[in-house]
Amino acid sequence: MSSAETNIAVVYHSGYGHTKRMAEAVAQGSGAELLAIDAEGNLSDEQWAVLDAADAIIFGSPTYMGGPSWQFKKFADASSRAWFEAKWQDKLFGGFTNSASLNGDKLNTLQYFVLLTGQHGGLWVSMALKPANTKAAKRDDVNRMGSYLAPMAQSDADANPAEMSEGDLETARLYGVRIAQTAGRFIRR
Ligand SMILES: Cc1cc2nc3c(=O)[nH]c(=O)nc-3n(C[C@H](O)[C@H](O)[C@H](O)COP(=O)(O)O)c2cc1C
Repeated sequence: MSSAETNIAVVYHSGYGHTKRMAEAVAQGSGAELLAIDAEGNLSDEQWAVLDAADAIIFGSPTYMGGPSWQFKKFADASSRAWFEAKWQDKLFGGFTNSASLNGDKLNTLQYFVLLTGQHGGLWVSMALKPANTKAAKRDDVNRMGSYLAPMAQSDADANPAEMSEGDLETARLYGVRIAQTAGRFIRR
């Protein structure tokens, strides 16, 4: 439960803890409940119920081989149960991803999240943060990855989660704030 007015859920998979840090930053900004997809690609019945009751759902996955992890895709396929009954229609949606390379085909993962949103009849929330792309830009700047759809993080392949860019994590936190603010404007009880 994010606040008295809106329920926001972050549902994510993270194989090695980097995407988990992004999920925590998004939750910090949005007040969302964190739902971790397990190593087998599963959620509990209680976690599915949280998603069904949410006003906004935020998807998170590392980019593996140019797309979401198989665990996230298993979750997405299982969301067909909600699709059959249009349970997620008209909810707000967002997402985020993390990978080792600067590009690393992260955009494909975010675009998959947008498609999944469309399949459920949901409304995607973009990022609305200007890119840090001048000569003065630094690793810890907000939106150094220059994404518009949603947050991207870049974590060096030999770095542990504690070494992630603070700018990437702040980008994720600010996106969480935006989703909470958007939910406050769009969700009417
Ligand atoms: C199976 C696999 C595939 C990967 N594919 C990509 C990729 O396509 N692009 C990329 O930049 N990094 C790729 N990586 C690196 C991960 O995205 C990176 O290590 C990321 O920080 C892992 O996030 P996690 O700790 O949340 O699992 C891959 C890693 C694995 C294990």
